[in-house]
Amino acid sequence: DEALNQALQNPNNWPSYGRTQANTRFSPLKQINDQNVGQLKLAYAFQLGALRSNEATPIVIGDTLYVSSSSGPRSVYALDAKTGKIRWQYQPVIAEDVDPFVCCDLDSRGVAYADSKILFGTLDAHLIALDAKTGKPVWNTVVVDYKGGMAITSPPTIVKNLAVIGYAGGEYGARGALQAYDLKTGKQVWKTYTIPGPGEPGNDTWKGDSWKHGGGAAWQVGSYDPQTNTVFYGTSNPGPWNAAVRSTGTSDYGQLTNLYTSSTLALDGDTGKIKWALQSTPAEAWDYDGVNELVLADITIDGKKTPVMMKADRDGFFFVANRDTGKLISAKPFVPVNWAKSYDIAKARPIEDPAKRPHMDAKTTDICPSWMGGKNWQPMSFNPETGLVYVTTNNMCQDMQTAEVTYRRGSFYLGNDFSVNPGHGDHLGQLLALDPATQKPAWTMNLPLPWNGGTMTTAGNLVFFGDINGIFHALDAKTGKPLWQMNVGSGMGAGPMTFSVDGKQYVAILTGRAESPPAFMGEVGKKIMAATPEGGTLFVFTL
Ligand SMILES: O=C(O)c1cc(C(=O)O)c2c(n1)C(=O)C(=O)c1cc(C(=O)O)[nH]c1-2
Ligand SMILES: [Ca+2]
Repeated sequence: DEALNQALQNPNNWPSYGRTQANTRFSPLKQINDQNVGQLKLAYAFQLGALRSNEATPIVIGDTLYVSSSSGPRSVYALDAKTGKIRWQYQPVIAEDVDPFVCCDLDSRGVAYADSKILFGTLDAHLIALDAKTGKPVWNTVVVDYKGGMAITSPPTIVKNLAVIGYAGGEYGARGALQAYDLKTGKQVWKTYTIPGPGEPGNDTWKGDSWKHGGGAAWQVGSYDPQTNTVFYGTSNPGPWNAAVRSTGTSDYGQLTNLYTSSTLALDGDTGKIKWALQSTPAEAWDYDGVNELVLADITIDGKKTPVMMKADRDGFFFVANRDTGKLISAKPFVPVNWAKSYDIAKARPIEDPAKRPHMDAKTTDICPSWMGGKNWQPMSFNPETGLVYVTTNNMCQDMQTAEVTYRRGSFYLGNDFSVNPGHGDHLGQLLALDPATQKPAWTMNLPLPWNGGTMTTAGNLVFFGDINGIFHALDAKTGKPLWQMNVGSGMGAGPMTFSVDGKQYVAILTGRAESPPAFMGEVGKKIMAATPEGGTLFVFTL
């Protein structure tokens, strides 16, 4: 898209969730840097009018900041990026009964910009386009029927003249899909199911009719490589969690791997045709969604510049693959992992520990990581100047026992009793700086709780992130030395961002700690809830 391409060329902008659609969350700005970040002061605060987990990364084009809030009115705002003054506000009419059809809170990870429009999805699974100048709706399209347990929680990916969007539903036995809509009209151009139907290659990786409710929901943000016109999306856990319904229910799952759940998909931007797929967790049985954002970069591996796709997966492995071919380059645990002993790179398959696969006869204990994932949706960043990725990780484990389950439209489809426990070692959360070329940590910072916010990194040799205890941090990107922090009063999950207007650089973050996921995190979840009050504020800092 012309408008988005233009916005991307200006380093002062942050025009997309991950700044660019490569999702590196790297900004070339360096007015704020490792020498002066200690002088960062509040420029303004803006109340989003919605508490709970605000997960959006604001976007900035020119001197306008666009942001969406979670829950309640769940508005979209256009603000003067320098002052926070409202330019327009849009309040979508959302079905009042969405609550039971969303698995993990009333989330919005933000909005997208293209074709002079602001685009976003709603919990009742509409895709809406607003005029970026006025906030007036241009089109409003139903993507899927939310009453099947399908919601939209992430912004679309812009591919030429199309907006590509997936939807949630992995916990409701939805059949995942990606759909592309014309930016001008909102009309559907292509649709690709993440789970092949009868007669399509891969359908035989499902037991009987189980593919119909097989999950594989693409609920997170996608990435786009304009060079090869490829869209990248991760897919969720299969449905139901009880793998025996759709696979063999043992680690000897043979052919029954349940394609393409807990996978990375590379699709042709014009047609939606799947170019290649990599399944992180075959016949997944632990709620290891494979949806985490796919960071695209060209990095030097064994002396060769390589076009890669990087993913810090829920299953605890950090994946590096050639994004042009889908060939797996490396996969190493970035948190304590025991469901698999290691990863076979040539076969692109884990070497599973059969003792850690849940089943019906008895409880399987101390499976690491937990469903929270080595990392969940909270986005990581990659700095091409340090060559490091910055990931907030969870060191948690779980017990699981599977149970009978029948599909009921719009209801949870799990078949698994589980409990979550603290992991082993001296910390539950961590900020990890990892060299993706060698898979070796450069430095780490231990955190008292898991479920901390996403990261952002800059050419000023800085990493920013907000923790679940309500502290917003700036660190030296090379060494991890803490350089600045601010108590913002509520825990954070969202990733920070940065932009520049009239020669002045700003850093922004949304507060609003997690609300409903901690209910499934045992005693640690209670600590997360008790650590800070609910919040919902956009904080913007400058020198
Ligand atoms: O399978 C799915 O469709 C799906 C959707 C979502 C979502 O849309 O937010 C989450 C999850 N799964 C999930 O497993 C999960 O841990 C999770 C955490 C969050 C959150 O926003 O904090 N969402 C989701
Ligand atoms: Ca899920």
